[in-house]
Amino acid sequence: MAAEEENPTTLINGREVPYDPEQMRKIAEHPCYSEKACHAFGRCHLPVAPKCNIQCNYCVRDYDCVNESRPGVTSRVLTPEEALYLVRRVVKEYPYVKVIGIAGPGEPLANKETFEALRLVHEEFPKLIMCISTNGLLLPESIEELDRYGVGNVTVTLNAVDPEIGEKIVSHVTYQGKTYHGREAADILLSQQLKGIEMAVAKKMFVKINTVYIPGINDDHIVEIAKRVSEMGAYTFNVIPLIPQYKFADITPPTPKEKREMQDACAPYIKQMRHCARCRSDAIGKLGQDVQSCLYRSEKTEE
Ligand SMILES: C[S@@+](CC[C@H](N)C(=O)[O-])C[C@H]1O[C@@H](n2cnc3c(N)ncnc32)[C@H](O)[C@@H]1O
Ligand code: SF4
Repeated sequence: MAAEEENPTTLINGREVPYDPEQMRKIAEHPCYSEKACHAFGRCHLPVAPKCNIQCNYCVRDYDCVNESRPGVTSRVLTPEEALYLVRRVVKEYPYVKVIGIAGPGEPLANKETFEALRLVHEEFPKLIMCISTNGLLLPESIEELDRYGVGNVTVTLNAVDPEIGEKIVSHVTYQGKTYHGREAADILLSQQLKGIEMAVAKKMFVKINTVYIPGINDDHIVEIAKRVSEMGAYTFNVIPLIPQYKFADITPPTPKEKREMQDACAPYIKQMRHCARCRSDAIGKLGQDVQSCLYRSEKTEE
């Protein structure tokens, strides 16, 4: 009994792990990782990462749109120093914000500004939960640095675990100075993503998988993705209905019922995130109650 109290454990996705209150906070206070947390706590995205190293056939990035709410959109791109000033304001004015995330508008790991922003914020606010959202291409080579800056929550967009399907979703990948197309591009991306997920789990990071539900392209394959990442130790799975644009502009997106059915089919394998708001890259506040327009409108992201 005494031994049990000295070494408490908890269940994460069916696995018994040592109970660590700091680790648990990364789920309990993160609005994307806990549905309960999304009513009480908020997140602040820092739009410091405009470039991307791949091209997904559904992605359009606009930097100047105040009215549109979808991934890849931001009012402006911030420098790492501006991002730090913004965090100072946010924690003072909106103390329920506990999470700082970098989710674009492009690929966080393809922009050195991401690492500088993470460093500056983590040094000044070591208690804030740090998170990133990535396509995974550079995750293996970035893991050590992310760990150094306290990043404990990593979202990887994984739309296929079969390169034959992957090559229909990504048109090119630029890796180590060379651009690849077709199957070769899909192969490199997938192998890096799987390696990166494995390394993040080994570092005890909480891994969320974003899978864009693209009817006619990967819909028959999504349960297989859920199974695979569950076996690898990912924490939660987020089925994102396609927003039809760019090369996939003519695809009819899944209905809310189809999305629910897909989540139900994946649920036996991995915890489902069912409350995703498909946030902008500059979103601030609680999910669905964003306050970024107040902060960006007042132009006081600089001191
Ligand atoms: C804009 S990305 C930024 C982070 C990173 N580049 C990535 O792809 O993970 C954030 C998320 O939005 C998703 N997304 C982008 N365009 C989308 C679209 N048209 N429909 C659905 N999800 C989309 C991406 O797949 C990704 O999971
Ligand atoms: S990786 Fe992210 S930012 Fe890059 S093209 Fe795909 S969705 Fe857009």
